[in-house]
Amino acid sequence: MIAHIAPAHLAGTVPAIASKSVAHRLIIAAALANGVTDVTCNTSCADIEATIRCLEALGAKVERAEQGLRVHPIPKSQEHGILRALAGATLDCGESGSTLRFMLPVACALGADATFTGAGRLGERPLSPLAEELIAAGCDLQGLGSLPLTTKGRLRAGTFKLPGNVSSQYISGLLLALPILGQPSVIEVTGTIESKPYIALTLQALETFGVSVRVETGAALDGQPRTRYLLDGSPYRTPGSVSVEGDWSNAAFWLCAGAMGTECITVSGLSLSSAQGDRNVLAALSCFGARIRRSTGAATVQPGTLHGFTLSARDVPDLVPVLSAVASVAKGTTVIRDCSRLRIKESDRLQTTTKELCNLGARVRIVDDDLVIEGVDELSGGVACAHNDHRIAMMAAVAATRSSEPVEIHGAEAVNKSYPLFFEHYRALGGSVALSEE
Ligand SMILES: O=C(O)C1=C[C@@H](OP(=O)(O)O)[C@@H](O)[C@H](O)C1
Ligand SMILES: C=C(OP(=O)(O)O)C(=O)O
Repeated sequence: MIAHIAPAHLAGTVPAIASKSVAHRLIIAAALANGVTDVTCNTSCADIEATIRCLEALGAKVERAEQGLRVHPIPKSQEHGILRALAGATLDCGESGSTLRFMLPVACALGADATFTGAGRLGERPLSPLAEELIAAGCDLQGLGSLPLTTKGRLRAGTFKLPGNVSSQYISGLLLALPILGQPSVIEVTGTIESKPYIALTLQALETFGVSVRVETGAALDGQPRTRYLLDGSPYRTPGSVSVEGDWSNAAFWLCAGAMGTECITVSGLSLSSAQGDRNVLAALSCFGARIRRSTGAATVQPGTLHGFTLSARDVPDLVPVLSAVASVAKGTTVIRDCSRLRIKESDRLQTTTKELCNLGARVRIVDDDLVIEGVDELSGGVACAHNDHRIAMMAAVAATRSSEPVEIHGAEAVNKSYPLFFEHYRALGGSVALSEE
C-alpha cells in the first residue's frame, strides 16, 4: 500500500491506543493463571493478535468481549495439577519479536512440544544466548538461526545467566515463564541492562498476577554491574480483571508531530505515571524546546523553537525513528547515542531511519552506534520506503508534516504491526492521506 501525504501541520486530540507491550504481558499472564481474567484492551494490532494466537495454540481460550478480551487459561492436567499445553502446537509469531521471545520460554516451561513460525525479518532476529540457556536447562531446540524452530522437553528451574545488552525481551520472557515451574529460580543479568523500563513493565504485570520478584543489584567479581531477579516459585493468580493502559511508544508519533507543527497536539488516555520508558518522549521534546502540558490522563505538546541536543537511546529504542524526524528540523546538531540494538528490530533501524529521512531531505548520518542529525529548516518531501517496519512508515508520515512537497510512503501497511488506526488518526488531526495499492 502507498500512503500519499500532502504536507500539512497536524493539530487536535487523539485517543491513545492500547499499549502493545503491556497487552502482551497481561494476556500471557492471564493465560497462565488459575482462572478467567477479563482484559480491558480498547484496540488490537497484528503483534497483539500474534500473542493471542500462540496462547490459543497452547490451549488457552480468548473470547472477544466488548471492552477487550476474556482469557480462559491453559487447562491444568487433572493428574499432576500443572498446566498442560496442547501437544504438537504451531505458534505463529507473525513479525512480533516480543511474542517469539516471550512465548519460547513459556512453551519450554510448559514442556510443550511446539513449532514456532514467523514472517518478515523475525527469523533473523537473535535468540542467542536465551536459547542456549533454555537448552542448558533441559529443552531441545532445533532450527535455531531461522524459523521454523521446534522445542521439546520441559525447562528445569534454576539459575539463568544473560547479558543485559542484547534484548531485554530475553529477561522478560524468562520472567514470564519461570512462575509456571512452581519452584524458585534466579535470572542473573550481567552488564548494564538496556531497555530496562520494559523489564519494569514485566515485573508490574507479574505483580498484578500475584507473582513477586525480588531484585538485587550489585557488581560481579569483575566489577561489571550485576542484577539478580529472584522468583520464589509462586504461581500466577488472576486478579479477575485487568486493564491495558495507553501506548506511549505510539502516542510519541503525535506528540513529536505537535513539536514540529504550529498548534498543540494532545493524546488522551495515557498514564502520566506509567512504567513505559517511552513516556520519556515528553522529556526529550522538552529538551528540543517544545512546550509540554500534562493534565489528568493526557499529554499535550505545543511547538517551540526546536534545537538539537544529545540523548541516549539505551532505554527508549523505539523512540529513535520519530525523534530523528524531530531532530531533522531542529536547529543545530542532535546526537542520539547507544543505538546498536536498533540494528536488530523489524528493519535495521539505524540504516532505515537514516536512509528514509535523507530521502525526504534530512541530513542524518551514522557514526559508529550513534545517529548524528544536522537540522534543516524544512524537509523536501519525496518517496520513502517503510522497509516492512511500522515505526519507519510512521516516522515518514510525521516527517511529511514539515515537508515542502508531498511524501509517498511505500509499504505503508507496515503500520498494522502496532497501529492499524494510524492513518485514521492522522486524518483526525487534520492530515491529508490518500491510500492506494502498490
Ligand atoms: O519488551 C518489550 O515489549 C519490548 C522491548 C524492546 O526491545 P529490546 O529489549 O530488544 O530493546 C522494544 O524495542 C520492543 O519494541 C518492545
Ligand atoms: C521492535 C518492536 O517490537 P518487537 O520487538 O516486539 O517486534 C517495535 O514494536 O518497535
